[in-house]
Amino acid sequence: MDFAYDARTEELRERLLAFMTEHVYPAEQTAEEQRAAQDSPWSTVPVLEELKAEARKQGLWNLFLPDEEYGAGLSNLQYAPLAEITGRSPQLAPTALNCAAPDTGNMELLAQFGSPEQRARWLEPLLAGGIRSAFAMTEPDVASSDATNIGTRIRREGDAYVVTGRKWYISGAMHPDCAVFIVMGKTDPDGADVRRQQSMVLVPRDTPGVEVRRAMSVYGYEDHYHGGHAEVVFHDVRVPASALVGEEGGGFAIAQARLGPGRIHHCMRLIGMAERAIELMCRRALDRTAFGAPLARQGVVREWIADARVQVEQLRLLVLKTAWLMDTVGNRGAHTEIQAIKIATPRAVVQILDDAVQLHGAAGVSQDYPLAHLWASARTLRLADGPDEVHQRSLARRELKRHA
Ligand SMILES: Cc1cc2nc3c(=O)[nH]c(=O)nc-3n(C[C@H](O)[C@H](O)[C@H](O)COP(=O)(O)OP(=O)(O)OC[C@H]3O[C@@H](n4cnc5c(N)ncnc54)[C@H](O)[C@@H]3O)c2cc1C
Repeated sequence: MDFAYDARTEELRERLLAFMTEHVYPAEQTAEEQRAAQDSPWSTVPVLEELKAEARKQGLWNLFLPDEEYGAGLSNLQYAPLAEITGRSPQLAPTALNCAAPDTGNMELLAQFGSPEQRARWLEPLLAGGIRSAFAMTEPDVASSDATNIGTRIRREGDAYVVTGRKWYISGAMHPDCAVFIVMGKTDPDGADVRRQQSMVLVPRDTPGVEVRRAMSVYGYEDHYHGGHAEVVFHDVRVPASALVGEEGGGFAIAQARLGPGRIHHCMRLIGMAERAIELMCRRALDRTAFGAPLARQGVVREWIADARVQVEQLRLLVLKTAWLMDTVGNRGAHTEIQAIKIATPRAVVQILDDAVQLHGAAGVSQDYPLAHLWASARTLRLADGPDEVHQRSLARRELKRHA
């Protein structure tokens, strides 16, 4: 077993680390100031557009996309360590590199399942970073972690589909550049096979009947840089039949395929967040003195730091193994590991961030440090892309089968 990154990954890591130091970290404060000075919190901040231009110039662009024709052609194993680095500044870095969710999953989906016409209209501008997109599956009225519950209807009427339903927590939908929704709904609600009832259609945001109703908050944060998480209502929205992605009844399978690489990206970014938290913890522990000694001398502080390091090393190995399995035996072969990283990583990183907040005292929950916002983001990943319990259920079912 070789634990070293290959030469291409190493080279990209070095360039990306330099980009973070020279451009991204210094832009964090500027971005906040620019956003505060704007009329709408959803407007794009100029410094982020500058970061995008610089990343593109440096060839640090679309690194997530394994497709050689459209993306950088990196394997999951090669991209994973780069996603980790972007996680150190999750508000800016993923977008700066055109590697932010939900666009990454949507681009993968279009590259894999889109028709040539759909790819020309939506994938190409997404790859160029000119537009954003959203993926609309979750509904407030049903337990949406079970996709068979989805209530949105997609009815065929002549050469059109008519979409009717209400979605929420649709990431990116508040972004002024969000031009298209990939909407999951039922084309065959009474079909015998509950996994063939769903389909996906592409709905341009400016189609009559699309209502982006409100921004949902996440522990009070609205995630302005990422276009927030919106409630979106589709009032009998009519799109041409050519807006169907893949085939009728294929929505469930496409949704499954979309989530695999995204989970690696989320987990590696979480590990990047944890690394940043450890760095902040160590600096704070060395800098501050209480009751006659630096905090770094306190046993409990050392325990937090040591536990964090142990967790991060374990998690990184597990996520990299999962990425390697996805590259070598595919999503299905990596099923157990994909579930495992999605269960283990957010939980552990939430704890690390919580300890880091504690060590910082009031500063930890304040807007002057990134820790509170990082904590809120990490905590939501115990829900988003499927709650822990659903992954545990599915992993345990497979494990039990092996021994039945
Ligand atoms: C920040 C954020 C961003 C999101 N972005 C998007 C997006 O872009 N697009 C989108 O479509 N959705 C998005 N979501 C929604 C997310 O995917 C759903 O919240 C998630 O799938 C859970 O669905 P639900 O909220 O309907 O919870 P429910 O399905 O109602 O589940 C609630 C709880 O029930 C329990 N539960 C459910 N099933 C089981 C089970 N089998 N065994 C044991 N317990 C169970 C779990 O504890 C679970 O947390 C986002 C959510 C958040 C918080």
